[in-house]
Amino acid sequence: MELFFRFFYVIFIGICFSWLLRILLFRTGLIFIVKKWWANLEDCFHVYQSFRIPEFNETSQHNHLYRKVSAYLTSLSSLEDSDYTNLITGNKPNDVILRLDSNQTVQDNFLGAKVFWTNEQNGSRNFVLKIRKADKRRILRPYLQHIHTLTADDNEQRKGDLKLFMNSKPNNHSDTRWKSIQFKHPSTFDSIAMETDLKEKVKSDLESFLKSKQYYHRLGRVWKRSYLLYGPSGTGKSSFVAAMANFLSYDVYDIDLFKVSDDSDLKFLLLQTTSKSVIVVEDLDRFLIEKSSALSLSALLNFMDGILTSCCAEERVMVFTVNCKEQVEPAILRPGRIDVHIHFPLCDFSAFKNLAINYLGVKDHKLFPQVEEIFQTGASLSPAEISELMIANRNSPSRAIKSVISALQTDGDRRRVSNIGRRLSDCGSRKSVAESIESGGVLCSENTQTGKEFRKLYGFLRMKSNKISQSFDSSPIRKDS
Ligand SMILES: Nc1ncnc2c1ncn2[C@@H]1O[C@H](COP(=O)(O)OP(=O)(O)OP(=O)(O)O)[C@@H](O)[C@H]1O
Ligand SMILES: [Mg+2]
Repeated sequence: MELFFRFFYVIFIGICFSWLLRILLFRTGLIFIVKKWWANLEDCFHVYQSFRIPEFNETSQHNHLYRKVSAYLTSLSSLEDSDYTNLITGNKPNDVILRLDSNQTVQDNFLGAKVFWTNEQNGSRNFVLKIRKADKRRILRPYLQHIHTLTADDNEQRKGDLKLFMNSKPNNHSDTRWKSIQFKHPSTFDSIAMETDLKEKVKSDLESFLKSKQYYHRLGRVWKRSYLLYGPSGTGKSSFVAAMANFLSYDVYDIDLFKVSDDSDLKFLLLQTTSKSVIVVEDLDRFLIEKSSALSLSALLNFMDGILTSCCAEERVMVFTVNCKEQVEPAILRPGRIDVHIHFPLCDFSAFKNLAINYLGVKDHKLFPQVEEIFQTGASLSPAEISELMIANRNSPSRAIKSVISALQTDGDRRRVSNIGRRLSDCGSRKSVAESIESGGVLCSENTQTGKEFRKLYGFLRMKSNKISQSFDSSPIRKDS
């Protein structure tokens, strides 16, 4: 009997002990500590080989594999088990993305083999892949292929993941000159009020550019296309650049030339751009006039020609915006350097109607004839000014149109007197679309409605603008060319 009780007593103690052990292991971190020890012990019996994937290659260009690995690691479920992980919002409102923190390691399994990735950040950024030597021959190539396939440069995938890069001032402590943020500009070709013809021509030009790799190479030309967007302030140039990037699903590199220290710095920046990108130089005319950096015109021309080509100008679209085309050195605008010129005029009646559809949802209105009449007198405002009035009065289309009418009557008149020079010296003249897109083609033609008195003034202002360009010609930029 006593033996029987002893037996039950031992079983009871055993159950209690294992229950306590279970609680101890699972409710505390002990189980993880044991697992870690076991893994470390296992590691002692294996030889590993490491592969470093740096963000930039030896010529300071982006290493595409780095970007792919970064995207691949984000998709790993084992990331949740890493000791330290960053949580970042994704493209959709409720998306949360996990990102491996610096100097942390995550494990992955491929074809029955364990591999380890470390996000190494000591001044430069690298991913380090650790594979057992015994598995290396069997899995390394298929594993890298697997990463390539999963992160294929598919347009749809890029769309949600576009980046806007901005250059910073040179800094000895960092080899990255571009700071990036997610590019989420909502602008599309549909949202921009512009003659339909012109819009379609630009779209088909971009589409044919995308398909022309072989064609360009056969001609011995760099596969790039350059656009000049010119017109007064607030006419949609920057919005158009964003629409182009969204249309192409390309990243945007917005170069601030004022932050470029010298010629080699510009080369370095170009080297660090990736293919499938739109490289934008905004307000080039302002830079050429103020020119406060040591950047020479020849460096700028080389940059536009893509002289560093094959490696860093392929599959790029370059866009330059200016308010006043006439203040830009003709060498910059010559065909080949700039392939397509697109004029952004102040609003005319048809652009106004476009804006009314987009901003007010109104296709026709009893006040339209009155608006048309005022436009015919030569009054005009920029699309930015008109769109602001429409946004402010979006609940009442009649009120919005009336406010546009009164702005056209008052502000427009005032501007016509004070700014007429700027507009007529091609810094804002109203033009309509004409010709086709050809190399070096200008996507507009002169509006024949221009009045006699305007022409008189134009002659006067041409004299004035010649004076401006003379003083520009004698600037130091010229010497460098
Ligand atoms: N053609 C247009 N169609 C629709 N909206 C426009 C148009 N032009 C300008 N806008 C609106 O006006 C605002 C300013 O436009 P944007 O910045 O693109 O002008 P910009 O030509 O780049 O001016 P700036 O020369 O001063 O840089 C934007 O919010 C844009 O939505
Ligand atoms: Mg702009």
